[in-house]
Amino acid sequence: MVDLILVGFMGSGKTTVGHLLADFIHRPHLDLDQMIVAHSGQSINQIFTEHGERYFRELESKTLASALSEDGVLSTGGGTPVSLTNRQLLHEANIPVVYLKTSPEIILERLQDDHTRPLFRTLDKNRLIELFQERESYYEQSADIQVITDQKTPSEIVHEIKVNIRKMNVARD
Ligand SMILES: Nc1ncnc2c1ncn2[C@@H]1O[C@H](COP(=O)(O)OP(=O)(O)O)[C@@H](O)[C@H]1O
Ligand SMILES: O=C(O)C1=C[C@@H](OP(=O)(O)O)[C@@H](O)[C@H](O)C1
Ligand SMILES: [Mg+2]
Repeated sequence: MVDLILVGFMGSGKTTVGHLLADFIHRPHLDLDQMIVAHSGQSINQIFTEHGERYFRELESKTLASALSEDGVLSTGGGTPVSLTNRQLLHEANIPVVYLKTSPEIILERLQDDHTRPLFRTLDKNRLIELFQERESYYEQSADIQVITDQKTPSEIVHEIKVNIRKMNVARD
């Protein structure tokens, strides 16, 4: 079963932190985008260009449903919790969900030279802030824990997640 799920906006560090955390706790790392690429044989850019965003979202939902029964730490894509179906899947899985919260200014810095995120390339700063605000409540609704990532290294974030999960488990006992 999946141990932990990471959600957050593009560039919040879900892939980076998920990989590091999985290594740290000796579990596999599952990255939804990487699973979609592996299954489809196409890059995220190719899927968006050749089939459109709606088709990508269908693949994303199907891949999420199957990923939840695999073992490891699951990094979602930035758009995953936007769909109600996906939020229900996350909720019903009953697995701790961590929201990596990153401010739009930092996201712009981190992704300024990135060309692998088709949606990001279409956004100017104002539209990025709007999309961030549109999506923020979905991340918040889906998550049990929030970790602010601005000015923190991936290792510091992994440490903070571990401390929070431990507190959550103590509170449950
Ligand atoms: N805490 C961090 N501090 C600085 N750079 C980071 C941090 N987390 C991720 N990055 C960088 O930001 C970019 C996007 O990270 P990534 O893990 O792919 O984000 P996501 O999967 O949430 O879109 C990468 O270049 C990564 O190295
Ligand atoms: O926010 C989004 O809608 C998307 C985020 C991407 O994942 P990351 O959040 O890992 O960049 C990827 O799923 C796709 O480009 C769409
Ligand atoms: Mg990612």
